[in-house]
Amino acid sequence: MRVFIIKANEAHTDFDFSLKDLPGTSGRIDLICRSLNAAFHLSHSFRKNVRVYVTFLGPPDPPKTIRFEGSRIKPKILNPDELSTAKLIGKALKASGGIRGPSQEVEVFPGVFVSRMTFEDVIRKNTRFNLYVLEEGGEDLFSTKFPRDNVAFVLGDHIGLSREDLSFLEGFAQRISIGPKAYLTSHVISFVNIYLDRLGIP
Ligand SMILES: C[S@@+](CC[C@H](N)C(=O)[O-])C[C@H]1O[C@@H](n2cnc3c(N)ncnc32)[C@H](O)[C@@H]1O
Repeated sequence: MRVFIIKANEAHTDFDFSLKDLPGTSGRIDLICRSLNAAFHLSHSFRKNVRVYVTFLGPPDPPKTIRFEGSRIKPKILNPDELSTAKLIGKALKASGGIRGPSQEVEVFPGVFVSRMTFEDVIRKNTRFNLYVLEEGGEDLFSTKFPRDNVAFVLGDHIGLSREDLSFLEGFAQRISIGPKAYLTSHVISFVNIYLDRLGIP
């Protein structure tokens, strides 16, 4: 099982954005769509061993977290095309109206769960996994000894993880880097997925 946890600092928390201008109106939900694509899609196949958490922290009603569960998602509802994924996210955010406490999670589509979890809640929920923070300047991924299973990776969006996030994560996770530059979140996920494939880690 591979887990990716993404902190979406400005991503909107209701379906109040335009599908015609996702980058300009949604707080960069386009980036989240590309990241989901990188996490789940293979050529003519779907990664059922992947789980993705995205915590949406933008207006009008933060926080909201969507969990995408590869083992339950019908590949037909999560297409490689960004617009249909953005629509799915929008509908999931809309369906979260009645949810109150962070422990309540509602399955709005098969394998798509919405809750009020904060980024910190998501991290705490995943401490039984081997947690890694993907961050430029971390230890070299190629020198990291990964366990055979249950790895979870934390990533930022276009803004990145704050100093406070990194110090919160310090006690739970090892900071690792895939290379010397700041790469796009979706590219980092693709890189990690392919690297784990090469290592034979499920
Ligand atoms: C576009 S980058 C964030 C850039 C942001 N301006 C910053 O300085 O943090 C998006 C995310 O991809 C991941 N990332 C980018 N470059 C990386 C690298 N060289 N190694 C590991 N993760 C990286 C980090 O999780 C980062 O928060």
